[in-house]
Amino acid sequence: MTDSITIALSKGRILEETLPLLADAGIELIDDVKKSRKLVFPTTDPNVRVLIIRATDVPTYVQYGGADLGVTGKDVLMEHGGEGLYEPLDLNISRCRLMTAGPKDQTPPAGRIKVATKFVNLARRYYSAQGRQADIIKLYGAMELAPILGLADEIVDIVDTGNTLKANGLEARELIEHISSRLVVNRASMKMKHERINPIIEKMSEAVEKRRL
Ligand SMILES: Nc1ncnc2c1ncn2[C@@H]1O[C@H](COP(=O)(O)OP(=O)(O)OP(=O)(O)O)[C@@H](O)[C@H]1O
Ligand SMILES: O=P(O)(O)OC[C@H]1O[C@H](OP(=O)(O)OP(=O)(O)O)[C@H](O)[C@@H]1O
Repeated sequence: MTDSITIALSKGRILEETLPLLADAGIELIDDVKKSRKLVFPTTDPNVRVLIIRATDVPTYVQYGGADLGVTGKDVLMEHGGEGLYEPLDLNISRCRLMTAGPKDQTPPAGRIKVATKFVNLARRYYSAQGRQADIIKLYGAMELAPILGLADEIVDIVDTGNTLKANGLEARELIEHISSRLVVNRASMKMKHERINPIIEKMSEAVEKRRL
């Protein structure tokens, strides 16, 4: 019997860059994702289906076996903690940086600092590793507003061109991590379905290498 495989993909910017890599691995979505309200998609491989969900939900679906494989950002994986997941491949897509940032030309306070972010676990670990005391404030978006309105001294967020920070009177301070999207695999699936999963990892890895050249 052939094992069927479920792959959880992040909707939004990661999806557009992931689909060509999957296509190189012989897996193409049959429906047009942009026109459909469906969440589960059949593919050209009758034994592979694809879920299209929020980037932040991908590690959870893969951890609990709702999906065997997933693609999401390293930032999301760091926030999740990576429990129950293998991370065999850096896809080298959706590259950006995870940084601290604050009001331009202002130094952060010497003592306890207020930090607004959606990455609360990651931020807690980062400030604690630096020996700095931080009150972490959870936001779900528009982190850049928090220092402007006095909610926080600093934010932890994604930076790419730096335009969003600049447009809001902020500047990047410290680099926490270089970010790209990763392929993750459920630990049990990796053992039980390795004959199906290994070739997918290998072909996607070749597709990533081809694009590096
Ligand atoms: N400006 C950017 N440039 C490049 N990559 C980015 C940028 N912003 C985010 N990313 C990467 O893409 C991932 C998904 O970002 P996207 O904006 O599509 O979703 P989101 O709105 O952050 O996620 P969710 O829908 O779960 O809240 C991020 O986790 C990060 O790894
Ligand atoms: O340095 P830049 O090139 O300006 O990119 C950084 C911005 O990109 C992301 O937001 P996104 O555009 O994904 O919007 P979102 O926060 O609503 O997801 C991130 O949250 C920053 O706000």
